[in-house]
Amino acid sequence: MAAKLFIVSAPSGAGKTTLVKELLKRFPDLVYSISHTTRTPRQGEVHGKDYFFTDTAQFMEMVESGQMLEWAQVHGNCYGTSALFVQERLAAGQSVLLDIDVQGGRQIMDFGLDSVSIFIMAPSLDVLEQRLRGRGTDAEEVIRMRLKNAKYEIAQKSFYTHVVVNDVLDEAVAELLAIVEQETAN
Ligand SMILES: Nc1ncnc2c1ncn2[C@@H]1O[C@H](COP(=O)(O)OP(=O)(O)OP(=O)(O)O)[C@@H](O)[C@H]1O
Ligand SMILES: Nc1nc2c(ncn2[C@@H]2O[C@H](COP(=O)(O)O)[C@@H](O)[C@H]2O)c(=O)[nH]1
Repeated sequence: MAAKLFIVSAPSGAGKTTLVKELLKRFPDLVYSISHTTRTPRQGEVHGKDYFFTDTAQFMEMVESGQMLEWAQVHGNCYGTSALFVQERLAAGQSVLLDIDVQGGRQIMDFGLDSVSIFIMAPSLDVLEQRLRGRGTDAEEVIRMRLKNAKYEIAQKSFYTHVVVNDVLDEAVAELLAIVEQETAN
């Protein structure tokens, strides 16, 4: 099996986290890269499992000392991927999944790193809004900012190798799994 670096991006609320969790259950050999973020934890989020929650000074120290493979400011907070974590897993022959925004995705593509990129879409902007509101985790101004940013993010989808529309959850999971199985098979 070939070790691959997967980039999964989506506008906020498209269902990327939900899909990735289901994918990891079905393809446990895939290693999820836990990002660092300056965002405050949502209810139920666990440090070291969902994210490494950090303050801005610690985050910028990691950036300035070259520890981030990529990083970006997203919806008003900083998010970044540990270079060491990704390099060690790939060197050990494991495939790694990065759940990152389009700016980080473009950085990795622009470095020329070999990767498979997947963009997740909601069926429409109305459904995206319903999902963000239905999740009930974000304040009104946060939802508005995420919906505003969604238009720019969706405009970046042509840079991605695969586009998956997350309408019926089971079908989208199956599509994602098929991509990962096919890409790691050779
Ligand atoms: N196919 C689907 N049909 C209906 N609801 C869905 C579907 N996929 C996800 N959801 C719901 O939509 C909401 C947003 O999903 P999720 O949190 O996975 O989005 P996300 O893309 O990871 O967002 P963010 O980037 O903000 O973390 C959740 O309440 C989730 O349960
Ligand atoms: N460029 C990066 N983007 C990241 C990283 N980890 C997560 N993200 C993206 O941020 C937004 C918002 O996430 P949320 O958990 O606050 O809803 C989403 O698009 C994530 O994919 C990262 O390391 N680098």
